[in-house]
Amino acid sequence: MTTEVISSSQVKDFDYVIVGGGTAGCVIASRLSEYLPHKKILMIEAGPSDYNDDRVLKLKEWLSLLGGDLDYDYGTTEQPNGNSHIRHSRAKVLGGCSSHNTLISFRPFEYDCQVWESLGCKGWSFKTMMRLVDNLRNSIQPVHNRHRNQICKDWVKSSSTAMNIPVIHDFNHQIRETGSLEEGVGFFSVSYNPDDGRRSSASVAYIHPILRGSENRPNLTILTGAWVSKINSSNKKATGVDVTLKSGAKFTLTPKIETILCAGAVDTPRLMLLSGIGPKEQLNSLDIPVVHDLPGVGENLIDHPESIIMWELNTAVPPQTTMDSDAGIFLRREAPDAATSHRDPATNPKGLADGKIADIMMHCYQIPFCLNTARLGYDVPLNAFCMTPNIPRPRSRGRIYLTSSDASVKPALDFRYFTDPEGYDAATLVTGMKAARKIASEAPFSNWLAREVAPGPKVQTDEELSAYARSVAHTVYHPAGTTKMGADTDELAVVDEKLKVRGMSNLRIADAGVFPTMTSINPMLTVLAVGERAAELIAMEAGWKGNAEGRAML
Ligand SMILES: Cc1cc2nc3c(=O)[nH]c(=O)nc-3n(C[C@H](O)[C@H](O)[C@H](O)COP(=O)(O)OP(=O)(O)OC[C@H]3O[C@@H](n4cnc5c(N)ncnc54)[C@H](O)[C@@H]3O)c2cc1C
Repeated sequence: MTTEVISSSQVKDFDYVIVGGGTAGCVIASRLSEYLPHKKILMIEAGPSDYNDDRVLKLKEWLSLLGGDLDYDYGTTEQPNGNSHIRHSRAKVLGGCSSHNTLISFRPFEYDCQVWESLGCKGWSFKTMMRLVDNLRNSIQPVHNRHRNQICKDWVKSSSTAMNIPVIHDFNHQIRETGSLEEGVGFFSVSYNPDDGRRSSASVAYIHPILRGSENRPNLTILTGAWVSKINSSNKKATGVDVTLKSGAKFTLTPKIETILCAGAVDTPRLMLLSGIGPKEQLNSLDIPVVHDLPGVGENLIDHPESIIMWELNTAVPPQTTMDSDAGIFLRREAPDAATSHRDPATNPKGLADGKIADIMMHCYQIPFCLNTARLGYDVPLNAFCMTPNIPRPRSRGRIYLTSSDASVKPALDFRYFTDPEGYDAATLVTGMKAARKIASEAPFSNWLAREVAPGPKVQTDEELSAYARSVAHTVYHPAGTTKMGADTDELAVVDEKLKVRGMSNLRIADAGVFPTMTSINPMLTVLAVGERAAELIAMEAGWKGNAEGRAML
């Protein structure tokens, strides 16, 4: 069972305290309590439990969660080159964003792992990542036949013909076998139960078996509705956290071994900054006492920005679907190995070769996804189909920072979308928009379309397409990188390759914030793998020797 109460007699009871019962947090809580049955683990989640909560568990209802009471709903600062109106959903519920998202599931590319290793993340090889993903407990498979509707099937067929690319029947199989995806189109793999359409989120896969009693973990306590407001420390050693329960009661918890921050790429740096761990200039300017000057906290904010092109349909969309975005396409814009001539200390210091791996991705949406187009005056058709080109390896980087020492004030999220000097990010969207139009002119998909609604046929030149694409730009909801992992020599690295906060003891981070660079694909499986690896690293330090499957062969 989860609980909303603890008593003062428990404050020194736990060996490990996990802050945030989200995507990575649930994996760590489940695995640590399995690997270390004699250690006591506490996971603290700000939101409620998702157990038996169909609002959350029914995957198809994901859109209704955005902006609701289970969403932190962060804004963005003014984006001079992009869209300043983007809302960033972040889930406040057990399972975190995996209880909120579309559960599209991709293994990371080998190239992504090579870049991470080249940035000093020793031990994060493709081989290790594949082993970790192989061990995930989520139920992941390509969209089931019964959820494939005719418009999506026709879209896949027309994409293949128009772009002269293969149909891929299992994206993850291809990544596992070849290390990446080049050009191709197909139905996504999704973490869900095709029989009832319910999520296979981090909480469903890792925590629900414990909650329903099919796995016994007397050493795990899950505290929900509880907000962690401060990381305490003494002489650069983290001593625990301050927490406020749903009842308003406040406690200071002091774990015997360590604190693991899993509050996500926005809330982990927010909590660190409020606790005096971060760039000293920012802390001084807000009169927050500096506990540890760590310049990288909140820096390196990365995301997958996307744009949208929308058509009105001449008939209703057939009802079969997992969550209204069932298929996608991968394309290559740049010449083979173009990355070798783009040596960038932050994204590819060694100029590693990227071969012909995809550098444009598009989701399709079988609904009018018109949050941003409607604001600009485009109409909202009843029956619509959208393609949303995004940038797999974006070059613009932003930052998260506090504007007040008042903990209730949300941090500023400045993504600096489309600010990379070469204009790589904007150019990627333009190529994606043109590809989308090419696909739309190809039968059988073209037979479904009545007219292009946004941007509409008048928008034609690259300049016009770029201006439109950036003005309606949205997010694929993948913020990451704000407490990045990296080498000793990188002064912006916040954690080392064992996920330990630099210059402090007894404090680790395991969530999307540790990504040094963005994965080329949707990040959830990589975040789950970060959780698996964190659990192994922590348990091995406590004497765990791994298990029969060689899970901990590091
Ligand atoms: C709408 C949406 C759609 C997405 N779709 C996909 C997709 O289809 N495929 C994909 O790969 N990725 C997708 N993503 C991204 C993916 O879900 C995230 O990258 C990933 O889940 C992040 O995991 P995390 O562990 O870093 O953080 P989270 O899962 O966000 O976990 C953080 C947890 O910490 C808790 N918390 C925060 N602060 C505190 C505090 N101070 N005290 C206590 N608890 C706290 C939060 O309530 C939350 O539960 C999507 C995201 C969203 C929002």
